[in-house]
Amino acid sequence: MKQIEVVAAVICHNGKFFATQRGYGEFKDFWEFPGGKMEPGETREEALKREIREELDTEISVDTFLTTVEYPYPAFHLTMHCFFCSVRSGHLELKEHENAAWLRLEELDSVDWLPADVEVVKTIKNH
Ligand SMILES: Nc1nc2c([nH]c(=O)n2[C@H]2C[C@H](O)[C@@H](COP(=O)(O)OP(=O)(O)OP(=O)(O)O)O2)c(=O)[nH]1
Repeated sequence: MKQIEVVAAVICHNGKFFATQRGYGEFKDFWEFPGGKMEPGETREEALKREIREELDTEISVDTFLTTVEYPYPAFHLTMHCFFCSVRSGHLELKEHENAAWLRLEELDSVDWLPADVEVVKTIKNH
């Protein structure tokens, strides 16, 4: 089974969490935390900063580790490392996603998350 290792940013500000909606591909229209696949030789933090720069034209600080989720999709096994992050500079411009929202804790269940993210959302709520 193919394995992929992904990093994801749970960007927080004033009690809200930044969620993005996929604009293309197999999981189009599902919501996720921005991020992507790690490249060889990168640390998790480097990969996350690079992905957020590419996807949102924004510099983040990677603040604390939240959780690692393991999820068996039919076509691959996902390992996803999630971190609480904050914006250092930039305006979270959507370069690849079709939509985004700042969600309060009690609004986190209002969007259709990718299957692996349901576990991440539970962890945020219990944090
Ligand atoms: N970024 C991100 N990916 C997620 C989340 N939940 C989840 O199941 N995934 C899955 C969807 C994708 O199969 C994979 C991430 O790949 P990606 O397509 O975002 O990564 P990438 O930008 O490096 O890839 P690519 O399109 O250049 O191939 O992880 C999530 O919250 N954030």
